[in-house]
Amino acid sequence: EGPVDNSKTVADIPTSPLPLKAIPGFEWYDVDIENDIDELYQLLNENYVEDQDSAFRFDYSKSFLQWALTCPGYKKEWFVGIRVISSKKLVGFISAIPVTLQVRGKILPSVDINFLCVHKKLRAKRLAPVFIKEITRRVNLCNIWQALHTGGVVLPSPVSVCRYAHRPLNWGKMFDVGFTGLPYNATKTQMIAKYTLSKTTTTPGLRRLELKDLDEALELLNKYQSRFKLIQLFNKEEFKHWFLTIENVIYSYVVEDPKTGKITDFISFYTLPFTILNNNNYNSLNVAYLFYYASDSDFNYPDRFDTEATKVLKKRLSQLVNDACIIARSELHMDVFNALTSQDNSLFLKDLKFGPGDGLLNFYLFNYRTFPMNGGCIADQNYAYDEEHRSDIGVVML
Ligand SMILES: Cc1c(C(=O)c2nccn2C)oc2cccc(OCCCNCc3cccnc3)c12
Repeated sequence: EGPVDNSKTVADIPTSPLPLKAIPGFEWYDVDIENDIDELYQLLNENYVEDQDSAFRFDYSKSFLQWALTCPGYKKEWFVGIRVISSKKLVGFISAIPVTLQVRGKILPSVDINFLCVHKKLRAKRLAPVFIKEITRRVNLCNIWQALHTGGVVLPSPVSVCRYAHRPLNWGKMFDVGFTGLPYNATKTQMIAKYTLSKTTTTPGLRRLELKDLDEALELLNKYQSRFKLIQLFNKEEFKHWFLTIENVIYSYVVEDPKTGKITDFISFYTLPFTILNNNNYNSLNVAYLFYYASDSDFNYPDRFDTEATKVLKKRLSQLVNDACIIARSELHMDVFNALTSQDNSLFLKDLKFGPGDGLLNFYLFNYRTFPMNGGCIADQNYAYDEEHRSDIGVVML
């Protein structure tokens, strides 16, 4: 395990951008997240990732993009665009943000690469490799040599593969927009009844994360995360940025034990709608994605796979995530709650009625060779949830 290429230093890295000779009439352009947010929003809204049937396209909002990109330590030169020289129209983008990863205990200053997007009219001009080379150059110039990326696309040797899972909150709308079908042995009424949730949460002491909770919640998260082999380490500033609630972007909750006043659990989810591309009744699907969570319920057991430890964690996480689904549905009017088979999710996905999706998310670590890690699903059992081994992946990407 370790870096693939450890030979380079900053002095070896070119100080000027690669020439765009492949496409005359275009220039590199550092996207200014403050002033160019409308253009960046429009580029992604019209040209970013769609599902394989081109029925849905991600609709990252402006406030989501500002949250996702301007984290503590972000660098303007890591927001790389390509635009038309004459019209100044933005036609491509890629981003890097600084993260501190820990891979099987080894601390790795890295970046998350995200939002690689080339305008539909410039596809097949081989711009993706040009963007990846350029962002790599700019990151290497800052003496960072590893990167984390996730995506549906298959590249050489993923660290791990996780499966998509979906918990319908508004089954009727998901059926109407064609995201889910009607099983042969059920009626629409039965399906709607199956996914109906109570209006109120059940965990005593569950409330929004507040400024006063930051130290305690961060300590709980870092302790819980230490069980995974691939994690992101958060300092207090980063924790505050990533988890303090921003309406229509990120929502975080803590469980304050009514008796002791201690924070015993933490859970967060982000909201990221899909544009529905070909439906007469709806133009947006409201989606909540499970983000980071933590629970101290199995801290007293030395082995997390101990039967008793597994039982108490399964019970606590099931209640916590079910409460998140209740909030997402009744307070935020989300249509579906998405999760991966990462973290300890395979403990609750089945019981909470998260159906397996037909998407897989590959995790890639660039310039770092590591043994493959459990992704919480069993590849040769059609990626069924792996309740026994769960996953080694503690990092959650947007
Ligand atoms: C995407 C996504 C979807 C869907 O495609 C989807 N849900 C409802 C309707 N649809 C079509 O379902 C998921 C379940 C868990 C995690 C997920 O994504 C995890 C984070 C994904 N990062 C964004 C990304 C970027 C590029 C390629 N793939 C994913 C997803």
